[in-house]
Amino acid sequence: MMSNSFINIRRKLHEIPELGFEETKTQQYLLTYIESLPQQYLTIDTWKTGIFVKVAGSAPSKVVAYRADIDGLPMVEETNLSFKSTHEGKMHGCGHDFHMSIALGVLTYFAENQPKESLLFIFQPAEEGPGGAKPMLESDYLKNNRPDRIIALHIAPEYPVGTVATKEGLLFANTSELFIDFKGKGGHAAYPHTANDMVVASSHFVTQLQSIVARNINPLDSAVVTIGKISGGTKQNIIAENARVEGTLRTLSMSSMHNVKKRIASLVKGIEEGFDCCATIDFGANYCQVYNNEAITRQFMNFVESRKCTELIECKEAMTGEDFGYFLAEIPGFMFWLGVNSEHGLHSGKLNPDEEAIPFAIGLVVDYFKSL
Ligand SMILES: CC(=O)N[C@@H](CCC[C@H](N)C(=O)O)C(=O)O
Repeated sequence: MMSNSFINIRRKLHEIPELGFEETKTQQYLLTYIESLPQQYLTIDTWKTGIFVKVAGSAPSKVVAYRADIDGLPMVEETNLSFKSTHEGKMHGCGHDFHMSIALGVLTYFAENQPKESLLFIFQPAEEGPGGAKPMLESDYLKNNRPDRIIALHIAPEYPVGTVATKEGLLFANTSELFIDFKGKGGHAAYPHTANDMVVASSHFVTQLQSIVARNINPLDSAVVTIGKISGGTKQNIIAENARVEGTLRTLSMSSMHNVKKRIASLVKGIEEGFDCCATIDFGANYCQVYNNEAITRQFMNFVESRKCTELIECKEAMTGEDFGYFLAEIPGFMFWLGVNSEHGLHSGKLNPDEEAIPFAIGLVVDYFKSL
């Protein structure tokens, strides 16, 4: 198994990012590679744009699953890499190209060297939205082939290559998307008294929103409300009839998530009243927290600590979200951060992870599976 080949695979995948449930080229690329492996122990199935690959163990006492997400983000790549995205306005800006190539590396090893335990590789679509984990869990395949354990990793730009960061219990937050459409009455810029300006209404709303975390959430129970996109109007001298606000909510507890949503509904009502307009709220895709099984995570952390040239960081929980939380709510396991040492972070157009993390992670996961 040549470590360079998985770096090359990552580069190929990096060139063709696709959005959630549109990952047809990615699925085909993955399938072509998987079908080129020795097939003796493998069973391959597809689900929408995702893939399941079962590796039959030699003396299995359980099935251990490894999940890699496969979708990209709707963002412009700003690197000068020779293998930068060829899909305009789309980028693997969250490292799923790394996640896939590492999964293929581990799968390749076990296709060539039969594992003791049976393994299930899950290539999951739509992690960035609208969420592939939940419907995948409800698929006939996973209803009939429930793994006993499940693990996954996520790249971490802030940590050096050779480090693994995780913790027992809560690792990632609960999330909810947020989309609000404001509708009023447009008009001529010079006659504001004849119109209801949705640029002004939505701007007031975004400002008021900031009071939720500051004034309605217990400071010891973290929450985040981020508006990532705001759009509205048609021209600089036309009063806007429509405006749309798009964001995401993050909380460590579900009670805070309910509280944040309730406060948003009240503030929107106030805007409707105050600006004589109509608004609709859509909370989009909601992900449950990533909660690592304590005993299995501790065992993995001990394994990492015992491994040469690998540093374990016991990290704090993060306000990132991951629909892998749905898998962990039903199947015991854990997620961990993999250090990739990038100056620019996740969801940055300049994200440039160190590819040396790929062979490192393949070796780490192979050794961990062999230790089970
Ligand atoms: C690890 C990571 O960056 N995950 C994403 C998950 C997105 C969840 C959902 N689409 C949302 O925007 O709320 C993240 O943004 O944390």
